[in-house]
Amino acid sequence: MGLFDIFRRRSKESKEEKQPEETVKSSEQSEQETKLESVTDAQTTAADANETEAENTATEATTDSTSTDDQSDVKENEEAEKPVMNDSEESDSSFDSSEETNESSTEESDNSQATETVSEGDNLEDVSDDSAVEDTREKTTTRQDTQSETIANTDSETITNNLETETAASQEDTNESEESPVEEPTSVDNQSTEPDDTQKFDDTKQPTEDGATQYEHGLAKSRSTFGQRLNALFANFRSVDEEFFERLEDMLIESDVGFETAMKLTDELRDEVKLQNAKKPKDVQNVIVQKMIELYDSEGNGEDNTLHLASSGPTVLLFVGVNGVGKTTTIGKLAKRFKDEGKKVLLVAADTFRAGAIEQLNVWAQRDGVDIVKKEAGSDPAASVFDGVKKAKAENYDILMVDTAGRLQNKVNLMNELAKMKKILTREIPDAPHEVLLVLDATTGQNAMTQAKTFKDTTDVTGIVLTKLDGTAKGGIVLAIRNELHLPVKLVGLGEKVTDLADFDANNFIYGLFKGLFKD
Ligand SMILES: Nc1nc2c(ncn2[C@@H]2O[C@H](COP(=O)(O)OP(=O)(O)OP(=O)(O)O)[C@@H](O)[C@H]2O)c(=O)[nH]1
Repeated sequence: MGLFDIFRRRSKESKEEKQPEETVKSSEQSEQETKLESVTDAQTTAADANETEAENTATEATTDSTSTDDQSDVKENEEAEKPVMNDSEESDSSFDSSEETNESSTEESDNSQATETVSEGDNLEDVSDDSAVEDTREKTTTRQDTQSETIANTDSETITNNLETETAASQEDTNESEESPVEEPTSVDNQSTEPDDTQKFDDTKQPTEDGATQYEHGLAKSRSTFGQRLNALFANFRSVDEEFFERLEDMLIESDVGFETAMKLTDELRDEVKLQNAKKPKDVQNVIVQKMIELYDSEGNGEDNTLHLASSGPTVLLFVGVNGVGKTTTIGKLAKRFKDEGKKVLLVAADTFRAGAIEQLNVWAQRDGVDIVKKEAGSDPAASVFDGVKKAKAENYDILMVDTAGRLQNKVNLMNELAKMKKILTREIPDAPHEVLLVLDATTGQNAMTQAKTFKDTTDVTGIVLTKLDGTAKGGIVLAIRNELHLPVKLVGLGEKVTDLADFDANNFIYGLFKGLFKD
């Protein structure tokens, strides 16, 4: 049975079972129906403009929210459900607006925070628009060349040389340099004690939704926007002509399915509409929904969306991604899930570039009641990883999750840093890390795609965590990730609460995205 058949069966079942409730719940659908009848050309144009504006504002707000105090105001009401590190975000933003120079990067192996000096513009994390990304990438490329040269000429203590010139003969030296951090003061907090009451989750507020309902809620914004756009489209066009398909193509691109997918889908729809001789808006709409579902189905064929866990010993999950995308929150949510499954969980705060990041992970560890390995800000992240993996092995942890820094100051540094962490992990646990999960913020659309390409070039990403799907109208980004990146989406963030993280499930995703849009 294909995804489309499953979708139809589910839609029917849900209608039959929950008829009264559905009537109340799907106000958005009736709103869409009303729009279908009443939207005039002018209204549609205005609605589109408002919508775009609202989306832009939302995207901007999301981008800004990770580094401004406004975030704390917006989220005050959610204190009981998730940790918010307002104080630290402030310090983060001031730090992130600056960058390390090439000189400082070559001195990283000294683990000396004090050697870092700053200059503008060579990281991607503060990028909030495509042009900025392009600009930054250009700079990054230039810097990368310079960086490679500089690093190549630096003494044997540099990270690059450690990684590239390491031979069996120098293994001992390298071990020494990597193990030396152990002597640094390390705080390994066993959080067996209960965290204070103010930091406890309010479990009564956690939803008891099954997977489908969770997706249905999380994707409400994407669904309703797509539905509204479809309705507006049908209100504007009395006949299904070439202009209709062009507008449909624009609409799909606006939904972030990716340019190629939008073209492909529209081409297929042209043929299908002819084939089925669909003329009435209702029939055409069904063909559109059906085609989209089929596309999700076929693109996902053979995709391994599962999280790979070690068959024995600790499973190591490494989280990468730029600042503010939701790495720490995802780790916090996942830690709770693993803990509830009876697993022994250890977190490693390897984002040592800012104190706020360490503290934020610490708060999650306390709330989840799991352990954490953390060092002071500015220390070598690899040292925290080393302590973490040693501890995980020695004390039989099931899961080790590593929160890395989101700084993408330049590819060489990032690559070296991640490579160093991976080498330390592999030395202790040969098949670690079991997953390198790239966290992407769905609300940033094409920026997320750009970041993904950079990370993919830099390290062996094994899967994507797509966060903040609840905050975007562009759920189509899942298709773009599949088509353009060929990476499986493994987890999705559907809200800010601890339970708002789901394994990616194509059935549930499609149901959440298109429910109510198929007309009987
Ligand atoms: N609505 C929504 N918000 C989310 C989701 N995941 C994370 N967030 C929010 O996104 C913001 C940033 O999340 P963080 O976990 O701090 O992001 P990060 O990647 O660790 O950022 P740094 O620590 O700065 O590197 C926080 O306010 C989170 O509550 C999600 O799935 N939905």
